[in-house]
Amino acid sequence: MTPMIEISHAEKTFTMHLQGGIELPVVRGVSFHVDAGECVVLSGPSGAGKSSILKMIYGNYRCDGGRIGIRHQGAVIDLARAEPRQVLGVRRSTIGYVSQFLRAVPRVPTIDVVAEPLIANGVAREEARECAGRLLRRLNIPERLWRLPPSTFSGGEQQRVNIAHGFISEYPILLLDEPTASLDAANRSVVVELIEEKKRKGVAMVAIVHDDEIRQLIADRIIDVTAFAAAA
Ligand SMILES: Nc1ncnc2c1ncn2[C@@H]1O[C@H](COP(=O)(O)OP(=O)(O)OP(=O)(O)O)[C@@H](O)[C@H]1O
Repeated sequence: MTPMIEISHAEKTFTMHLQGGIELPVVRGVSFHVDAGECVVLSGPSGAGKSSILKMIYGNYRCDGGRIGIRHQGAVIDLARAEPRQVLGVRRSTIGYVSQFLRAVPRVPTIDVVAEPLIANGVAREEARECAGRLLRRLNIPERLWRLPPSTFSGGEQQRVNIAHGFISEYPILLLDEPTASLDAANRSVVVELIEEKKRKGVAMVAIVHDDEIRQLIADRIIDVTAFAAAA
């Protein structure tokens, strides 16, 4: 079976143009794969390059070398060399990114913020809202808040709205950047359950999680990114 993600010898160096072109090599020789239904957790100390690798897989950071093979609509596309238009196509239907922070359009009610990815994929508004409501309920967002925009919500509430928004879609690949960072124990368990459900549906996931307990619960494999340290 072709992996959903297959990375080989990917590397990234940041060039600081405003600091006289100083080069900051971050990672080199990044090689791993992720199968359908598997969650791979990236570990390593702060600054080791975990977020950079996630952003390379999402096409935010362009690789300076190597290959990032993504299974997309029945074919494999190399995101390290893809055109911006192809990267957008992959984001539309194949890769979802759940970051720690909610970036919602101002004044849109929470229920619509969460329902939006389904509506964008052609699901009828009412059905999408029902699905959004089920997720918000599971994530313990009180129903009285659903009609309000999430901009004034607490950090943990916003993160849960963000998780609902990220998990509602049917993407075959999900990238999770600290999805449980500011959640209490009950809501962390809900996120663990949501990840388990995605695995059963064959979704391939790459996650960054600092909490050891959560990491042990969700990881099928742990990859220590210090192995990919790029010496200056
Ligand atoms: N856009 C950027 N421009 C310049 N340097 C960057 C950029 N993004 C990341 N870096 C540098 O790359 C290194 C790795 O950062 P990265 O955020 O990937 O680490 P991390 O392992 O995710 O850390 P943390 O656990 O603290 O989030 C750091 O030294 C950081 O300063």
